[in-house]
Amino acid sequence: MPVLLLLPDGRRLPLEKPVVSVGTDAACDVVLTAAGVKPSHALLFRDGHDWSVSPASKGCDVRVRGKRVEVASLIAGDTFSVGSAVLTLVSAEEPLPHGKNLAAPASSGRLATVLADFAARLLVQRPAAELLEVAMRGLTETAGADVGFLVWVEGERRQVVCSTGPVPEAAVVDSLVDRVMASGAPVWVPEVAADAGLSSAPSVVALKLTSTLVLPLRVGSSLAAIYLGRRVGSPPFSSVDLEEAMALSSLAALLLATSRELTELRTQVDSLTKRIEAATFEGLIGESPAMRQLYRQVERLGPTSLNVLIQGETGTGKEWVARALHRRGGRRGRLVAINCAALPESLIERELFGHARGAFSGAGSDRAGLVEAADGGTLFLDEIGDMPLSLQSRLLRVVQEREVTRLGESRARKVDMRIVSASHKPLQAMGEQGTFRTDLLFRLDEVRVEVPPLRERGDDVLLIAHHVLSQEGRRARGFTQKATEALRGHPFPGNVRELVSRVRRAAVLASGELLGPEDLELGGDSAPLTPLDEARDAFVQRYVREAIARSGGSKKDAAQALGIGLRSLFRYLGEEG
Ligand SMILES: Nc1ncnc2c1ncn2[C@@H]1O[C@H](COP(=O)(O)OP(=O)(O)OP(=O)(O)O)[C@@H](O)[C@H]1O
Repeated sequence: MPVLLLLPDGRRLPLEKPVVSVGTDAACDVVLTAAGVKPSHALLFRDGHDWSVSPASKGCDVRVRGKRVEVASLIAGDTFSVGSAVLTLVSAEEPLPHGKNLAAPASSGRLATVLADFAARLLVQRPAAELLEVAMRGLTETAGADVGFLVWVEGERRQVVCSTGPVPEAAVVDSLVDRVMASGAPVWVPEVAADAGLSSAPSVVALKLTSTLVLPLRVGSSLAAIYLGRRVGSPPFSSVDLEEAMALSSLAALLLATSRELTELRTQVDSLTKRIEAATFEGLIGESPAMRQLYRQVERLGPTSLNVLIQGETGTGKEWVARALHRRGGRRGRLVAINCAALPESLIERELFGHARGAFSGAGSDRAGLVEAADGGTLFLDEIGDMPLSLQSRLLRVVQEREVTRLGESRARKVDMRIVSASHKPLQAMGEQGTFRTDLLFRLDEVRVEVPPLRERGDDVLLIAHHVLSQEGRRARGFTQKATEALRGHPFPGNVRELVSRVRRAAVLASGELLGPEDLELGGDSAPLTPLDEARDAFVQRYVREAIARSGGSKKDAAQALGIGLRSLFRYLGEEG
């Protein structure tokens, strides 16, 4: 395809030789005097039907689409820079403009001002439709066009999405638009009258045009055409107009692509927000079968007075389950919680059972303990597995007799409460080993609730991650595809607590709108490779856990679905059968 080279001073040079040299030296084919241009700076060469550009020697700065290149192919419409000079390759299929009608050459200062103004106008607009409207108006004004419209193409369908005035149907199905859509390159017709074929083009006739510029606008994988036209009384479009309009349409395309990404992100966030709403139960988030089963259990057990033992790995949300049980219980009293692992033995005793004045040094007054405070409500004993044996017998009395005696008193006080306890420790085994009282366990464990580890909850990890991110209210509002995959694949030994802190930390430290795996400190290419055996075991374990989750928590059904025995399933899980 014959092409022309547009120079910053408005000159248009046909590229006729197979190799064209560019530089400040008078011996070059294209002599350029601009900052940063060397005597022999760049070479343009024909490769079959295509053109490529490369630096003439090492150290010569040649950029295409802003990126420094060693060699890059060009198509009509491409802009590239040689030092500080910006050049454009355009199709020479259109008739050459008549020099007398050319507008004044563009100065880089004017282009910079136009670009800055245009960008400023676009940046305040967010929704894509408004952005297009503003882009079209800005382009039409800047190019001094009498007519401006944008044709959006989707398959066979063409639609004028914004225009500066009425656009007849004939203009939309026009051959000029066809040409831009087919080549992706701009079409510049300085003087319509000079081309018999074009002067009868439907758009030219319908809009009474004397000069046209039709530019491609790429947004993602979509291509649209920007149609600019001038009528009698206006000068023909010049190469400078073409150069400026191309720069503006590239900028508009970039902003549109960003706006589109943001819209997609917003849609993703909206749909996740709806999913999160539907998947929230008493502050717990999750829609996996394992969590749904847990919700049903809490709903059923809440209104009863049975003592509940909550078991689950650390950070799975046992405390939240206890609170949910209390709220669903409708008891008049409050939930009183004590963490048995956080306090030394003497303090737990005082805290739980209260004391009389003078019971120990520093006991200046009578004080009710947490057991009394929970009267009429729920007593939540977190980390019950860490309660010292000596206190377990005192607790047994409370649980069994429903009465409490303050330290330093002999009078027992009646209490009425429900006891919910939680532990990540194997209380049954501890009972057998004598480190936990089996009679107490028997009383506390009237009914058991198992909170599943996060790795058995499928996509709940994504819902919780999004929820935490939205609560942080920072710039980051979503996750990249890679981050989503990393979240899905991570085993989360610290469960929901680990997930929450990873997302919070990333939200505070990251600067973009989307968090990547590196922000979450998950995997990444720099992570060392795991030995094959370990990787295989981890995969098998994850797969088995997923099968259990998909079987609604039933290990038996999961074993059946996987075609293995129950004993093998336990072995793969690393548990005793
Ligand atoms: N399903 C859930 N949805 C949203 N957040 C959750 C969920 N489960 C737990 N969390 C959050 O995870 C964190 C840990 O929860 P929690 O303290 O209840 O875990 P735990 O099992 O009691 O831990 P530990 O055994 O260490 O005491 C909390 O910040 C809680 O808000």
